Amino acid sequence: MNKFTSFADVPDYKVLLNKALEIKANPFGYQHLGKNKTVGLIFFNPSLRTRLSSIKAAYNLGAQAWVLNAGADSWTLEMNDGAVMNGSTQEHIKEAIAVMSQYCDVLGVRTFPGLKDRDEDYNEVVFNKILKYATVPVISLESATLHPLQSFADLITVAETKQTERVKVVLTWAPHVRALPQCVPNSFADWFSEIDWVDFVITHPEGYELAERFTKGARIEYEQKKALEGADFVYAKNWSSYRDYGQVITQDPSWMVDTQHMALTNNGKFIHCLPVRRNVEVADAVLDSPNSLVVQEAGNRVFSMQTVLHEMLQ
Ligand SMILES: NCCC[C@H](NC(=O)CCC(=O)O)C(=O)O
Ligand SMILES: NC(=O)OP(=O)(O)O
Repeated sequence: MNKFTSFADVPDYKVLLNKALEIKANPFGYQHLGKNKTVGLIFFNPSLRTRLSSIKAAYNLGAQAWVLNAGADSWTLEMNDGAVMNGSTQEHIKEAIAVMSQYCDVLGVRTFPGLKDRDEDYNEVVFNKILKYATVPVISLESATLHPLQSFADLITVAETKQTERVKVVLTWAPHVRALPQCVPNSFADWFSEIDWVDFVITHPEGYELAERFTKGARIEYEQKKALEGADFVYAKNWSSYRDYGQVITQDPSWMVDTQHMALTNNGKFIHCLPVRRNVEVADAVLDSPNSLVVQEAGNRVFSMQTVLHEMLQ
């Protein structure tokens, strides 16, 4: 793999998943791979899990890691080709990414969507420039449309927790106070619609339909309670509208996942990528119940990143 930006970059998810489970069981087994190697991490947006789990993943492989907060502590970057840089931008992305490629063997980049111009976001204009100018393999740490390391960690979590051969996994929209990207649900759909042992259902209010290129024909059920019936895993996440791009259409609190919602499931496990707005997206009683896997899931972010780094460094 010389890039990891979506499910399509994975040659065989079963092989990758088995490798992740093996690495989780023996996290320091490949320390030779990272010897004299450096992982560069660039963040244009905030992060807790992605930043720290990526550093930990590099260390587990015997590699070094550096982090640049491009939004805060480097020069202000110009993204447009042909720009006359007589304004506030100080360095072009072209040099910046080429130079940073000199300082690492793998580059991870986080660039959230603007949520204003759908074409710009869904054409991954910024991330594609990074892919173009990088001279080392690139890992998405969440782009404008996808968050593949999260979905891979979610897959590890479901795979290691499931009690039956087949499982029902429900992705439910949940309310929020802000307009959030569609990256996490897009990516979850991109991955989980491809897993042959998963019965995958998406539920959301009208107007929150995700891009079909990621849902890939997955079952959509507009009645949340009906969707949750018999679920083995409930994945809650807010997102803003793709149709009315970046808009908040409703904040209907009845969509908040609480114990009544979970009572409809098959003693379902609860998952969420975090950070989560308690008692807005999900009730305390669900997050604090033994069926909540959110911390285990965040722990698996180390192994999704470590497995991808393993593939790139070997
Ligand atoms: N990386 C995981 C999620 C990141 C982002 N969440 C947020 O921005 C939440 C911020 C807030 O709660 O105000 C998202 O939904 O894509
Ligand atoms: N889930 C996730 O990506 O968290 P951070 O935004 O804190 O990295």
